[in-house]
Amino acid sequence: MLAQHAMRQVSTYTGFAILFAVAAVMGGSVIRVATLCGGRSQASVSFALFPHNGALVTATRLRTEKLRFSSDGKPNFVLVECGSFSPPTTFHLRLLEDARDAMVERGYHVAGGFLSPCHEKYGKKSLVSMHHRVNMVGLALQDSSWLQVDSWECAQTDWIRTALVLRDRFQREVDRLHPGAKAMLVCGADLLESFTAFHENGEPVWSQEDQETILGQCGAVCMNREGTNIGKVIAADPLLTRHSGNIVVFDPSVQNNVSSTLVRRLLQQGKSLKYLVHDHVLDYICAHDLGRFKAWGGKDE
Ligand SMILES: Nc1ncnc2c1ncn2[C@@H]1O[C@H](COP(=O)(O)OP(=O)(O)OP(=O)(O)O)[C@@H](O)[C@H]1O
Ligand SMILES: NC(=O)c1ccc[n+]([C@@H]2O[C@H](COP(=O)(O)O)[C@@H](O)[C@H]2O)c1
Repeated sequence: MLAQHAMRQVSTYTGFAILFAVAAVMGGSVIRVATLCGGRSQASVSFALFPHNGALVTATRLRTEKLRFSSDGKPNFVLVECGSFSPPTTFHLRLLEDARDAMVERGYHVAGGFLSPCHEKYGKKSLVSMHHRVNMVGLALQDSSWLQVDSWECAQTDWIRTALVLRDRFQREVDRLHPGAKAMLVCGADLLESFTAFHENGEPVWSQEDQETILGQCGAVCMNREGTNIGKVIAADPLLTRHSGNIVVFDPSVQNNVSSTLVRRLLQQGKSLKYLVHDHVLDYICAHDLGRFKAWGGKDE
């Protein structure tokens, strides 16, 4: 009885699948469907956890298994998001998905993307140990067909300025893999706005030379963010204006203000983090009890 029922179910589903395929071809929507589902079609790539910070020094080569360069004449780009990722939120991932769509819309090919957690010597109070941040990003990206974590920054002995991360890590590796392709910075408007900011001691947050490297040699793809009028910021700054041709500004596909700060606060309040971070990240946070660390508002060093 059950077997017969199951057979009927299977043939009903098969019938639906055939009908759907025929309708899709007739409507010319097969390509659209394939594009929309492109992010889910690849089997997950396993990520080996780093047991401690010391283990990060072994990770030196750029992982290439998800990179797909195009040879059809479109300019190739590899997107790089530099950040604290303490922890990585779903919005850090959305930022890259939207950035890729913005690039594709403008006729470019995106060969792949990387999230590069910064070194703990960057000094931001909210940074948990590097292996935890690299592990969380790696776990969150296992089911992405095109995004990977890169642990090079964390494998250095000190914090590395973003311009050098782009030039000496990503552009150098990309040159080796596919000459002519470019590494491009992905960021929120607040980060691009900070190009024009100064520390309390009067030092610029970003040197002119670094801004030239990032915008002149690589370029930036930047998401508008509430609280920053990035068009105005670019227009008011001669260096940004000069390189505006290398800055792609786009609107978020969904209004969203999820930040790592919010996630850390909710964790301390004992509230739910579900859907703000990837499920694997949530499991990792719980398994390692990351809320106990001072960096995240707890008591442990
Ligand atoms: N809601 C958002 N809209 C646009 N960009 C964002 C958003 N959240 C993060 N970003 C961008 O993500 C990148 C990585 O930032 P970072 O990890 O330092 O994120 P954060 O969530 O703002 O961290 P924190 O809350 O700890 O300060 C930056 O370029 C930042 O501008
Ligand atoms: N001069 C620089 O290269 C510079 C300055 C500020 C932030 N950053 C980078 O920007 C990213 C985000 O930093 P914040 O979380 O402080 O905005 C980090 O990866 C950090 O290393 C680089």
